Amino acid sequence: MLETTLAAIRPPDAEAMTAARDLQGRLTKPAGSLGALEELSVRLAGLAGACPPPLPEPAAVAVFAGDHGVHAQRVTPWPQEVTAQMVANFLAGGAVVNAFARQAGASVTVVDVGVATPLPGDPTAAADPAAEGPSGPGTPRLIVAKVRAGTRDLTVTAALTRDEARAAVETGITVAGRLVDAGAGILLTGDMGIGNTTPAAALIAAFTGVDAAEVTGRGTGVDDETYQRKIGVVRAALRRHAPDPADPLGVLAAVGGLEHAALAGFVLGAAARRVPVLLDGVIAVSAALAAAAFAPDAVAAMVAGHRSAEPGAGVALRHLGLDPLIDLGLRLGEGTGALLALPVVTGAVRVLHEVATFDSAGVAEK
Ligand SMILES: O=C(O)c1ccc[n+]([C@@H]2O[C@H](COP(=O)([O-])O)[C@@H](O)[C@H]2O)c1
Ligand SMILES: Cc1cc2nc[nH]c2cc1C
Repeated sequence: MLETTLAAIRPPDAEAMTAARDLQGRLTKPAGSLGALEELSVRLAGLAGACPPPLPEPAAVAVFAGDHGVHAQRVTPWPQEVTAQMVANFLAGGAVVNAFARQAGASVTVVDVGVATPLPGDPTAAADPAAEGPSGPGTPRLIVAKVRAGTRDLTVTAALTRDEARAAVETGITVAGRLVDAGAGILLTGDMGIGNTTPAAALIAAFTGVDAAEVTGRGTGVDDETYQRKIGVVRAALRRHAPDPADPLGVLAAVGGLEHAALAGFVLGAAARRVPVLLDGVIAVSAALAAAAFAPDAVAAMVAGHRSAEPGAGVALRHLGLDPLIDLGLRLGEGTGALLALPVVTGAVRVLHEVATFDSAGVAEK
């Protein structure tokens, strides 16, 4: 399934992009006055192969959750159980992602690809793995697709086998396909995983070649001693596994995480269906680097929602050639930054649908 998805990813439609650029020049506003929104509208026209492209509605956020063997190296101050507890919080509608999703009118789908501890109250009993598509904005849905109960410690051995990494990537592709089949016009990435900024930093270093110290951040907020240890852990993992950036499945297996691999698949699934995917923070952009290594044309489907405060996020976005829409110092994850950026994306497209041209409105040109 990964191979057929990669084969379906094609370059953007140049004709639709030219039409969008031309239309932008005829709308009743000074040329260029909508700044980055203009080029964004052109990119989305190219992705859809239509001018104007469809409004990116309804929006669906998928929060991929997993745990990390590297937690044993004390790279985060939070207990591992918080991953499962936050999944329960997402399902109860009590997390920031839920508040922002309700505001944006987006559905929330939580995907357990590798949570290590049982979910409190066993919501899996209520989960319907056969359920199709997103729920409404108010009622999050759980998909249980646990590849394994957390990764292995990447300082000791590969985090995942290639088969496990592939299974997680294919879960992400499947979830993207289901959400698009159910009508989603844009997909948003979300993640939850105590310790997951450590594999995110390792992935970014592996794919960009930038030094561990420049891509490793403080995650949920670690003290100086933990931060130095975390840089050492990322550096040791890269030295031990020497991941080859031309082999994205191998990189994800060696130093990634189950949610990172699933997110890479989610991005590929969106690109194959020619639906935009709005990237959240550092975990999402580390996964996006893997997606781009699988299929360089997948970048055409990516919109960078925001620049996470994690230093690796800026490094990854530069490597992808993406400018983030907002930069608010966010470092929460869950999909929160992507949700805040959603109205900007919708606005960029709405302009092409609704704004009059100089000709039609009888407004004189300069
Ligand atoms: O999205 C981001 O850029 C981001 C930056 C820092 C932390 N996080 C979230 O915090 C958790 C990982 O932090 P840590 O310190 O445990 O590695 C995980 O659940 C992420 O969703 C997310
Ligand atoms: C409370 C909490 C909420 C989160 N949401 C995403 N990552 C998180 C990490 C913690 C610790």
